[in-house]
Amino acid sequence: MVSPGNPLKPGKGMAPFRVRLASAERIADGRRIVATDIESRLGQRFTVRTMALLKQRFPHVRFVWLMGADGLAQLSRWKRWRRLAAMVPIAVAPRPGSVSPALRGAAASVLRHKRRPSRESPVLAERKGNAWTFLSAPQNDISATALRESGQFRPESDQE
Ligand SMILES: Nc1ncnc2c1ncn2[C@@H]1O[C@H](COP(=O)(O)OP(=O)(O)OP(=O)(O)O)[C@@H](O)[C@H]1O
Ligand SMILES: O=C(O)c1ccc[n+]([C@@H]2O[C@H](COP(=O)([O-])O)[C@@H](O)[C@H]2O)c1
Repeated sequence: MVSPGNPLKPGKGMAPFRVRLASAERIADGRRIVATDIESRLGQRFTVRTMALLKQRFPHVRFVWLMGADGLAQLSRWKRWRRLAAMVPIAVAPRPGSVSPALRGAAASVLRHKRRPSRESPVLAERKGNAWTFLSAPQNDISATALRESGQFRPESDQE
């Protein structure tokens, strides 16, 4: 789900929305991963609101919110984040430099009783009373900021 803009990040330096969407569409295989502009079409950018609208629109879909460990480290600054955590299960991918800030952060502490082991991630969406998990997975130090700063990544439609 390509974000129209993270409410906590400055938009400066970001490629235009349609360029980011086109880039995501080229990478997504259209089957396991579908790139979507739905958040932009919903006309707002707060995740709690997006999830509420998605659940309303797709009542039979069992959503899981996926994000990197930097997201969990900052989650307590998100709009109505407790409501969000109660609304949808969350799976967090480890990320270099963010594992400790995430697991020691305010959100992980408040939600500690809802945490499930990584091995339960395949059934996270089916658990009653939404849970979250910190995935056990290989880490990758790639970052969008670093890619932008290196100048190595130029979305194709940006070069036209
Ligand atoms: N290397 C990574 N490992 C794990 N999760 C990642 C990684 N890079 C991005 N993510 C996650 O993917 C989602 C989208 O990230 P985004 O496209 O904003 O990249 P970013 O590198 O976090 O951006 P920026 O450098 O601008 O902060 C977020 O949930 C983020 O936590
Ligand atoms: O709802 C919020 O308050 C909120 C605050 C920070 C980030 N988010 C969302 O988290 C997702 C990942 O953000 P980013 O910048 O790391 O790509 C993206 O969908 C953002 O809209 C949402």
